[in-house]
Amino acid sequence: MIKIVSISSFITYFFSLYNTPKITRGKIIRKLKFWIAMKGAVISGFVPVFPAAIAVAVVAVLVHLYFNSAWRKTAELRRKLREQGVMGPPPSALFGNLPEMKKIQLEAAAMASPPRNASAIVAHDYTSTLFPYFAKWRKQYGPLYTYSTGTQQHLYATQVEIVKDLTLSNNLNLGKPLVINKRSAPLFGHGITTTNGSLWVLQRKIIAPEFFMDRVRGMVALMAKAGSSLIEKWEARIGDGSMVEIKVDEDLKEYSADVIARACFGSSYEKGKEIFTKIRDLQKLLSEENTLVGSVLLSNKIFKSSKHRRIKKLEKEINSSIWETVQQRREQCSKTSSSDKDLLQLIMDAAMTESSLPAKQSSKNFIVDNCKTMYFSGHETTAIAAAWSLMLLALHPDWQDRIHSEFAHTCPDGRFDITSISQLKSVSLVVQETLRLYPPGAFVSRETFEEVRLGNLIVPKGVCIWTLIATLHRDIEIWGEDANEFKPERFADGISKACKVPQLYIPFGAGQRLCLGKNFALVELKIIISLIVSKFRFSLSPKYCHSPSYNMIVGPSNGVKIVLQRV
Ligand code: HEM
Repeated sequence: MIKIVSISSFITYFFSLYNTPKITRGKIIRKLKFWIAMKGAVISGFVPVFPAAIAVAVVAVLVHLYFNSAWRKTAELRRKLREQGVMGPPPSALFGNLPEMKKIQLEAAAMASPPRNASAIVAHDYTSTLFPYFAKWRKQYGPLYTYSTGTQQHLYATQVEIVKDLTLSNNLNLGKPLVINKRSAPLFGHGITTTNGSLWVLQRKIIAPEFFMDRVRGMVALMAKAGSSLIEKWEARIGDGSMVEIKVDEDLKEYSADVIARACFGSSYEKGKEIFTKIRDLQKLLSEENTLVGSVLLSNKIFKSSKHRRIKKLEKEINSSIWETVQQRREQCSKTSSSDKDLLQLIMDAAMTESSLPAKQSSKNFIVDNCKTMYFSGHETTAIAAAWSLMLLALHPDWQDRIHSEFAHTCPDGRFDITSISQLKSVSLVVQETLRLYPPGAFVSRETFEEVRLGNLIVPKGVCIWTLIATLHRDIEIWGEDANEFKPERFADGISKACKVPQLYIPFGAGQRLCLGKNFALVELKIIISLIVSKFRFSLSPKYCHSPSYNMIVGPSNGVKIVLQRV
């Protein structure tokens, strides 16, 4: 018993140093040695301590070796970056800048007060409250700096030349960071968003054609149908009354889930409800783990917490539900003609025929992981973008008027096709402006798997690069003095006229990893917003509390509440 207590208390003590900002390595080793000596003395007064002492010593040596090698690696990367003029906050011995990040985040949270009036809400840059350490270091070190999370070295990059090269690069040595892939593995497995190299190339080749504009064109009718169900639901809620308060978030998620389920899996939200709900629960659990950008909770790896067990259970349940859907499809497979194959069918066919699947990935994992990825990526971001759009429109009734009259003129019978959608300019401008001010995807992130040149910088192998989308989208140098205002008309003559560097408008990411569902999402957003504005007029509820939060995606933590009335 004493043995177990000794080891766990040693580890707990070791991790308690986590909260000590800028502690030196020497100091930590001295403290640990002292701790071991003290515990040994205390325990030896009561019981024979040999087994306990040996176990503690082994753990100490392992931890020391682990951090020693990580320290050497990150120190070397820092040196290479520093030699090229890239500076950054000085790291502490074991956990790099994590203690400082944690401290800055706690201070910012204590000081945060939600903006209340319309212009303050629009002007609120969520990076200052969600990632305050980035905002602080940006002021200190400029748009390019390096920081460490102990075992991993990072590069914060919002410098024009670096981002431009990121958006243009086709280099496969610039991939999705392994640290993110590991953390989000229960949600995405080895699906397209989290793989790199040849497996990613293969997945992109299979999935991309499903989202080409030609295919999306054929999905307009089902998107409009799903949108009409939402409108009917809201009309029923108003009933005979004149107005009603609605929290839009869940309904929008059902809408986008229904669209992706029908368009890609030949199913519906109702049928896939269990999967969607569990995916959302899993997303919530994963994002509760730690929000410090780039960090891995080592303590989680050691102590398999109850949360960890819940994550594993959910992952298993989602995987088997998806596999059941696949089996059902197999049974119908022979009846499906090649011309009406949906995404699920394309993924299944590829898994059965592709000889290039890596040996370690079974065809079952290939199918399940990619379906999971598409279920999540295909509905959560779009629903959140729609919620932010409604929030901004609620503050700007003049734009509701514009969208309303344009829709009445272009689609007098209330029906859509791809031609009429392309004529709906006002709603396009509003969507673009929403994605500028409130991009749901917070970052473009990459890791260098070999040395890579970006701008004038040679980024060594093993560095994670983080580009904050919202920071680029609100840069006064790029967008002008009115960068923090809601002005959809800035996009009237295209992105290149809206800002000085069009490559820095990246709500859908950049380069070869650009969002696969971009066309799909834009059409879906235009349809649902047009339908809502054509039927209702709305303002922000006095109960709305503006508080964006980061759950892998940046969304409104308290939801968007609007007061709705018929037009
Ligand atoms: C407004 C809605 C959406 C936003 C803001 C958004 C944003 C993003 C962002 C920022 C990325 C990362 C790109 C990068 O790393 O450079 C991404 C990737 C991705 N998105 Fe979206 N997305 C949206 C909707 C969708 C939809 C509807 C789908 C599918 C139907 C989808 C599927 C994907 C996939 C598969 C990837 C990974 C691409 C790859 O790594 O090759 N997204 N998205």
